[in-house]
Amino acid sequence: MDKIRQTHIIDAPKSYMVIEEIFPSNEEYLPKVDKDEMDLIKNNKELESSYPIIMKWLHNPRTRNFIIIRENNFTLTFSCWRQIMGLNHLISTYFLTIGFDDGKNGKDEEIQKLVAEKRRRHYPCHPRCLRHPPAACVYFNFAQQQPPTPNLESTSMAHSLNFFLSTSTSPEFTHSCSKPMLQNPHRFVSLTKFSRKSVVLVSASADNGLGGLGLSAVTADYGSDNGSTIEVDAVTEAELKENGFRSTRRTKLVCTIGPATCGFEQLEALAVGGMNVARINMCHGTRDWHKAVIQKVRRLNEEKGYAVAIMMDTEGSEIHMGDLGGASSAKAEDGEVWTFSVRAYEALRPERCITVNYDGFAEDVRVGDELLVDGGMVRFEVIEKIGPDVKCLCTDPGLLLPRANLTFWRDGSLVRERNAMLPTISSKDWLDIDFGIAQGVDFIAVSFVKSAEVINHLKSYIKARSRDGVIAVISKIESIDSLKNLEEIIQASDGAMVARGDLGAQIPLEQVPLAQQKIVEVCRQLNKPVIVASQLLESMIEYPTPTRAEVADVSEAVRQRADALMLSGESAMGQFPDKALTVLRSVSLRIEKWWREEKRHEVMDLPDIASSFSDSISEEICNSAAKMANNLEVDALFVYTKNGHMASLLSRSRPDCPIFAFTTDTLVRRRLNLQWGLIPFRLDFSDDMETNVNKTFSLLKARGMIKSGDLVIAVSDMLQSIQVMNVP
Ligand SMILES: Nc1ncnc2c1ncn2[C@@H]1O[C@H](COP(=O)(O)OP(=O)(O)O)[C@@H](O)[C@H]1O
Ligand SMILES: C=C(OP(=O)(O)O)C(=O)O
Repeated sequence: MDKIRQTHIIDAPKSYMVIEEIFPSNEEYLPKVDKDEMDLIKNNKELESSYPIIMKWLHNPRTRNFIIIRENNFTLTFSCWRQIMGLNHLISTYFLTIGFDDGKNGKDEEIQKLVAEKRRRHYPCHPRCLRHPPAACVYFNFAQQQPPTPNLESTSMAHSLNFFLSTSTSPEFTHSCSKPMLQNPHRFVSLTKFSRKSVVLVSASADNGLGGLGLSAVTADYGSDNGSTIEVDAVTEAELKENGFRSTRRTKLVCTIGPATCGFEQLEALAVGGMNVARINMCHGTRDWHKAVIQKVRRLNEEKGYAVAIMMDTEGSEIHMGDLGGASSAKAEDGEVWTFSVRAYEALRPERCITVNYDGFAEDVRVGDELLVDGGMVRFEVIEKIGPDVKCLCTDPGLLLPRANLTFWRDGSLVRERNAMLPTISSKDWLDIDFGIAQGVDFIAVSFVKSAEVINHLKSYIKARSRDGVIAVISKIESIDSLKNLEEIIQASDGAMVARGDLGAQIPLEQVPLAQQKIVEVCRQLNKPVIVASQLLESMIEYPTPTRAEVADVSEAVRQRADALMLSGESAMGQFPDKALTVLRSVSLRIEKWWREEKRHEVMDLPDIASSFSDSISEEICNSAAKMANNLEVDALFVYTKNGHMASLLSRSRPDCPIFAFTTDTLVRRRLNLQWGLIPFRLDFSDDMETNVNKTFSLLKARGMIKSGDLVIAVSDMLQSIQVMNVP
């Protein structure tokens, strides 16, 4: 398959610019620039008149690079790696910097110094560049009039990162932190006028020691499918075909599987309705029951092409009631006396008697304490203790559900005595975790996490035992302790759940929304997926339509841009699981659409989270790719990801367009299914991005999921590259 490459300049600014080119010492990479040409450029007032010369340089067959310059206040700084398409001898470290200079304040020299400093600081670290240190620096000054002047910090930042893309709107424009330009949407605006017809490839690399960003124009004959396949679920495929990229839902949906939904057809109905993750709660049912559900979900995935992930939720050390002898609920009336007992009843339990799973219960409570079922759905007052039995008077009547959560309160405060010392992961939980590992579940959600320590411990346990060590650990934030240690817990985990049910039993209800907001924010900042759970559509357990307040609650979670929403009883034992899922789906779609139509942009500052230079480059690439996607109004972001990291970084930026995440690994595909905006595909691909992109285009086109003219940006974690292109 022969690729035709062209190099061209897309747009002509009326601009006065400094173009700075630095080449490796290897002469063969230097375009031939003679003095006359240089003089001609320097003397030209309008950059357009210099284009023929720039074009000539860029037509150097070894260069094939491409400059986009827009508006007279647009600064674009980047490094072009000549071999951007996957060849590993990336010694062609030609890079090009375009910056501004007002031509009169003597910045030239200072910039030259910074360039030299950069070389000194960065190139020696690059094994390949050690062999080919850049030696030549050609500096052209187009600036003779009054363009904006970037300060030297920004220039220096650009140089040190090899990655810099901005528009400057103000002559006073100053920067002191490391990468402000990419974070300010206003400075990026002029890129939105970027021609949609153009095809631009941008690539950067850090793993190979060549951190940088290059732009190159390519028109390509993408050829035909090489015979391999792409796996995506039928629902996404149909959505893409019928409604296009914009219609895909970004917020993911988790359904708790229970008696109402454990059959194959019921599970399939949920998958068709948009279930991304099936949650099994080890608090209920037997391991055999859960195993059967897991097997059905796996079958569904295999036979129907879904990527429904399995989340196993541990019971944890919460204090809860036992089941109700098979009854689905029991009504406690005002003034009735009920017995809460730690006895294990062999035979029939007496009437109005509830078992409690915590042995220390009768010792911990005192007469006068208040006993809350499910955070206050039903209230009792402790009136008498008789050995293992605690007699309680019902003060707030309501429905008792099997295994409902119990908390006890004294003088208005939650009692946290021996009950607070219970281990986060009980011995039963460890057995369940072994079961989960053996079954190859995708996520383990840990109940009542108190500290990061337990998560670290669990993660090493999983790593040592699971075949591929990739079960993601989700911390349920549902206690005062978990709120206290929120950041360290989330940092240690692979994601979090705002478990509002139990959380609302530990903190005043009016604080739950704020806690939710905070947890969602922290997760986003630390790049961990977050699930908002419990009582989203509680009334739909019994009724076919939600309350207005429930719809508003769902909307709020979508507006907060949580990764996922979760159904509990609504799907586990409710009468309308499919309808509840439909409500989540349609509210999510509507709010997401509103967000885009209103052109709302995040105000959230996303802090640097990378722990290495290579990770920083990935982060920069993803942040910029997402911004570019918004500004260029592209149709989709494509990410080629082996372990999912770059896909999640893109998701973290919550771009306007959907993110197609291509991965070779089925497990990664399922795991990505929990994250906001990601549409995970399984696809075999190589390290050669050009081949990957071509292959994806032809496969997706053949399936009718994309069409000629769609504009996409592709990034990759193998080469840490970005490409912007129209589907041919
Ligand atoms: N595997 C199961 N078997 C029976 N009932 C279940 C199962 N999973 C969930 N349920 C029912 O659905 C309700 C809501 O599920 P969930 O939110 O996971 O539980 P809980 O809030 O009780 O911890 C449960 O209280 C229980 O009645
Ligand atoms: C999701 C929750 O946990 P569980 O269903 O295990 O009580 C919750 O408490 O909100």
